[in-house]
This record gives sequence, structure tokens and C-alpha cells, in this order.
Amino acid sequence: MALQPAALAGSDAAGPEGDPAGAGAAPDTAGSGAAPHRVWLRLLRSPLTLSGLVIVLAFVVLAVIAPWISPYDPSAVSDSTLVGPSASHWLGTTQNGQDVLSQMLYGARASMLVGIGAAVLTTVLSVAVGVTAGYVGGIGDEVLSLLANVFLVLPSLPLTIILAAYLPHSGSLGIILVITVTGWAWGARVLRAQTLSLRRRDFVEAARATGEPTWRIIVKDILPNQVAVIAASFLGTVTMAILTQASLAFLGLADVTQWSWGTILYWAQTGSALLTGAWWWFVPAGLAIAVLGTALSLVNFGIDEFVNPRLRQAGIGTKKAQRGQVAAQRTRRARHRPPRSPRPAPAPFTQDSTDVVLDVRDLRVEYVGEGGRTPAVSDVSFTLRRGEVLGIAGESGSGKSTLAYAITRLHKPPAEITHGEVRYTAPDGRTADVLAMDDAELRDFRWEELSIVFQSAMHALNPVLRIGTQIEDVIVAHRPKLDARERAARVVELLGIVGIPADRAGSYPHELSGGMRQRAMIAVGLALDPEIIVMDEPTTALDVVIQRQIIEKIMELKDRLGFSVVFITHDLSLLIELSDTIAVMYGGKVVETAPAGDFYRDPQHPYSRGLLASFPTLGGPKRELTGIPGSPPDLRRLPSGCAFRPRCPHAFDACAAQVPPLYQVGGPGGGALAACLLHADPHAEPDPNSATDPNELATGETR
Ligand SMILES: Nc1ncnc2c1ncn2[C@@H]1O[C@H](COP(=O)(O)OP(=O)(O)OP(=O)(O)O)[C@@H](O)[C@H]1O
Repeated sequence: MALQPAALAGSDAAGPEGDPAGAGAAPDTAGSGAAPHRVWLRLLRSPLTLSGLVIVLAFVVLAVIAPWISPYDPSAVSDSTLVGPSASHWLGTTQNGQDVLSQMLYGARASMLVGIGAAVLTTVLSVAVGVTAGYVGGIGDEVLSLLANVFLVLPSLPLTIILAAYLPHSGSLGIILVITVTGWAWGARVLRAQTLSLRRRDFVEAARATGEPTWRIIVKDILPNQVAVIAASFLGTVTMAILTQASLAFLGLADVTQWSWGTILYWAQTGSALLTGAWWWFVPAGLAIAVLGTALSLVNFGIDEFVNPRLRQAGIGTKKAQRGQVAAQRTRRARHRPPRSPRPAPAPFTQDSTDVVLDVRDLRVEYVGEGGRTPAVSDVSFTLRRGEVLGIAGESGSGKSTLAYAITRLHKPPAEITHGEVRYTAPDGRTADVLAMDDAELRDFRWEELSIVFQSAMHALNPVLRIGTQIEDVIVAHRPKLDARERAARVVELLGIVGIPADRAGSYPHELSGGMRQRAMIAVGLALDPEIIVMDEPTTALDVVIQRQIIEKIMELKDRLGFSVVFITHDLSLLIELSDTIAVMYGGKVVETAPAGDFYRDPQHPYSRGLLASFPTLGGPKRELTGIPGSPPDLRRLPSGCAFRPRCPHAFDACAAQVPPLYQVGGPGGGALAACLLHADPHAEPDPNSATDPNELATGETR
């Protein structure tokens, strides 16, 4: 039975050392970003954006107050026909003596209404369909994409003309609907494609893993990364709608008795304004459309810079903007969890420890493809003890990451866990079957009990959110009762723990060095004081000096906070240095586990020996680097018997006939297990489970 979330829930305010995070000593640099009203003020710092905004605002104001400031009734005729601009008619008059300025002001109302109305409806529809299709995937995506594709292939101009012709007297609303119907599909396609790519990004995976609900991931992680596209789509649609309305009116397909810039052009054309040289009749309407379109483009440019921190820094960036503030208000999840009893003070790990925190039994993970099943992890068993660092080594493709993702239940299709058990034991002795947890239990388990530090911090961190905000997001999702001050204090505390100055909470990922980013990821992993941290190549992209700093930090934290670590890396010398126990994977199987010291001194599996002979070690006697001949096996076509046989210098006939089980072998510490027939007891009874040829068995004590 899965452990109830309540049983594992922690104190809402407990820090890693039992210190309540509510110690209200948070400096105002905790990285939630500037207050929203100030954030938007940043938009005004660009002269171009400011000019665009002023022009758009001027048009909006003029449209709103048109009835009060228009000098004449726009439809009123007079004797002053076709008079050019003068003191009494600033923009001249029409063939019937109507005042062009009044028509322009009233026309702005209809044109702006159509532009903004169509843009709002089109954008809402595009975002709803595009983001839903991209995020939900599967049949939902297929249906919505089909719908969008159907609308995309419809020729929009003829469709617009036909629809407008059938709705001639519906006024602005009819045109808004026509533009919405013919315009939403493009935006939906673009947003769907972006969402599809974003949902696979590590920072979205990380948000999912931290237990954030879907709506929050969409609102906080997916949509902010699409603001530029959504804004461009909105502002482009405003211009496009005004142009379309003008074109339809010009063609006489709109209600030409309703004043708009388009109907002014229509009447100017029917009144032969071009032929008679009455430029004042048609130029203002054309100019208004062009100026408004340009102003909207300038605003769009500013928004692009504003939402993209890199552009912002190059352009509008301000020091003030980078100073975080504590008081950002956020919505909270109303999940109530009883307090978790404080973690007992950590005892240093020793090889004699029997306090198992994670027990993995016969785990099998397969990738299901058209060409069949790829067994990426085959019958893997291991235990992780409290406070232990288990290093998982192996060449590329040996199944390390697949194993890490499977034990955290973060594996994605086509990966399937087809067999096995992953059992977690809480400090109070209760156990949970990780593979049987439902979504809610998993949300509570991940990050509360087990967190993950992903391979590349640059991809795992959301590029448009400040570091402090990203750490805080995890706390918001799991500790909804903490207020902003307490969360900010915890963010500062966590940054301190991983050695990042508190004032960097307000920095964006690209503003940090690679080492700092990786430490920020570790801070995210530590945010809820988990029992286990899975680290998948956390230092691979870093230079050796930074690597060393981070490893030392991890070791120091582990000793101080008492968590256990599953550490995955290609770097065997690093692994030996930091691990208590090493597990070596080959062809999807664990072929050796041993205490790190024993492993270094006396590896028991020929593959382990080959691996060790491929890496220079940082200490100890000099070794000749010889490497391993050949290349890792194709998991879909493993050789018969021992998968390492074709590359093994010690292979003998029986190796082709039998998949070797893990044999208990002596070694100096006596605690090693090696899957090699060299360690089989020639006098032992055959093990029918591990043999492909029962006549040629050599079995010893297996686990
Ligand atoms: N989506 C997939 N579909 C099919 N096979 C896959 C998929 N992802 C991984 N594999 C296969 O699963 C095996 C294990 O891959 P995995 O990434 O777990 O290895 P790894 O040891 O972590 O490698 P690396 O160190 O390079 O990350 C490989 O043979 C790989 O080709």
C-alpha cells in the first residue's frame, strides 16, 4: 500500500535544520521580482515603445471621447462641399459637405472596436486551442489540430468576403466574428508548436516533478514563455482587423452607413475623391491606419524586449529591475498537510548501516517502439541506505538515466516500467510503494521525499523566471501556508546553503555562471528537505574546478542535512571520490555493486576493470589507461549469455550460454556483488532463472 501523503508531510515552516523559516529576517532581495506595477513601468523606458504606446493611447482616447469633441455630426450635410482643410473644417469636407474630421473621430470608434474586439477573441481562441492541444497531446491534440488545419486551408480572403456578404448589416460585431473565424487558426498552430516544445523542456518537467498542478504549470511556465508570440499575435490582429474592416467597407461589403475609416475610404472612392484631387477626404483615413499599425508594431517590439530578459538587459535593462522584492503576491494551493515530524539528527553513514531508504527490486524498463521493445533497464536491484551516496557508473547508453527517471516515476512514453518494485521507507519506518502511487501521492512524494537535480541547469531552469522565484515556486506548491516573508526567508536560506549570495535571487538563469546555475538547481532540490536526491550528471557541463566546488558542496550538505544521494555520471574517478557505494551498469543491468573503496582497489567485474582502466584517477598509484575494446551493445540485440562477452578478455564458452546472476564476492570489504561467471562456484547447483542453457551452469550465491 502506498504511503499516505499525510504520513510523509512536513512541517510547513521547518527548514532543513529544524529552524522555522518564518524568522522574518528576509532582506528585500529575495527575488520575487519587482512589484507588478513597477515591472510594467519598465516598458516605458524605451523611447520607441513609449512613442508607440502614446500614439495607441491617443487613438483610444480620441475614439472614446469622439461624441464630445467632434465639431459636427459626421453625417450632417452642408453647403461647403469638397472644401480643403480650413479653420472651420480642419480636415476639409466631403462631396456632401460633411466634416471629414468628425467622420475620422467617429470612424476611430468603429475601427478601434473592430480591431481590439477581433484581437481579443482571436487571441483567446488561439491560446485556448493552441496551448490545450500542445499540452494535452494525444487525441485532444489530434482533434484540435485537425480543426485548426481545416481553418488554415480555407482561403481566408474569399471566406471573409463571403461571410461579410452574408452579414452585411450586422455592423462591427459581424466583422469581428468574421475576422475571428478566419484568423484564429494561425496563432493556434504557432502556440501549439511552441507548447509542444516547451512541455518537453526540463524546467517544465521539473515543475511537474515538484508537484505543481497543470493549470499552474501552464500559467507560470508555459504562457510566460509565449508572451512574445501572444502579444505579437494580438497586436498583429488589431492591425489586420482594422485593415480587413477597411477593405471590406471599401468594397462595400460592410455597413457603409456606420462611420469607420473604411467607410470614409468607401465614400471617398465612390465620390471620385482621387480623380477630383480631394486628397483630404481619403488621406487621413489611410494615414490613421498606417500610423496606428506602426505604433502597434513599436509596442510589440517593446513587449518582446520586456518579456525576454536577455533583450531586456541589452535594451531596457535596469539595475532596479534586477533587485528582487519579497512581497510578490501569488496564488496558493489550498492543500492542507499535517506537520511532518522533524528529521532526526543525521548519523554518519557506514557500510554496516541497514537503514534502507530506497529498495529497488527487479526493475525492468522498456522503450516501446515500432521496431519492438528496447529493454533499457533489465531486472535491476539495489538498495540505497540512509545517508549513503550511491554512484551509478556505466558507458553511455547503459541505462543510467532511464533507471533514474524510472525510480522517480519521471519516465515518459515510450518508456514503460514493465516489472519490479521501488519501495521507499520514511524515517519513521513507514514504507511506500513508489510504482503504485497515484498522481497526488506522487506529487507529495517528489520533492518532499525525493528530489531530482537535472543534467543541464540551463535547460532545467525557466529562462524567464528569476532564480529566487523558481526556488520559491517549489515552496509555494508544497507549503501553501507559508506567507511571502517566510518563503523569501527560506529562499535566502537555501541560497546561503548552496553558497549563492542572497542578492542573486533576483537574477535570471543566463545572468549566472554555469556553476551558480547548477548550485541553484541543487537549492531547488533541497527546498523541501528531501530524504533522497537523485543527481543525473549534475556537473558534466562544468569545468573541473567548478565541478570540484559543487561536489564538495554536495558532500558537505549531505553530511549536514543527512539525505541520501543517487549520483549518476560518466566520470568514474569523480564517482569513486564521492560515493559510498558504486553500482556499475552495462547493457541495462547492474553488473557490479561494491563499496567505493573496494571497487577502486579491486573491481570484481571485467567491465568494471575496463572502466577503471579508461579513466585517470585523481589519487592513488598510477595506472595505465587501456580502455575497453569494442562498443556498448545494441540493447535490442543483446548477445546471448553475458552481454559483455564480446568485449571481455576473460570470456569463455559458458559466458555465451548463461546470463550471469550477481554473485556475492569477497573483496577486501567482502560486500561486493558481481555478475560474472568468473565468480561462479563450479560445484554449485544450476540456477534455472538465469540460464539460457541449463546444461552449462555455474552458479554461486546470488542476490
Ligand atoms: N526514447 C527512447 N526510445 C528508444 N530507446 C531509447 C529512448 N531513450 C533512450 N533509449 C535507449 O535506452 C538505452 C539507455 O539510455 P539511457 O539514456 O538511459 O542511457 P545512459 O546510460 O543514461 O546514457 P547517457 O550516459 O549517455 O545519458 C539506450 O540504449 C538508448 O538508446
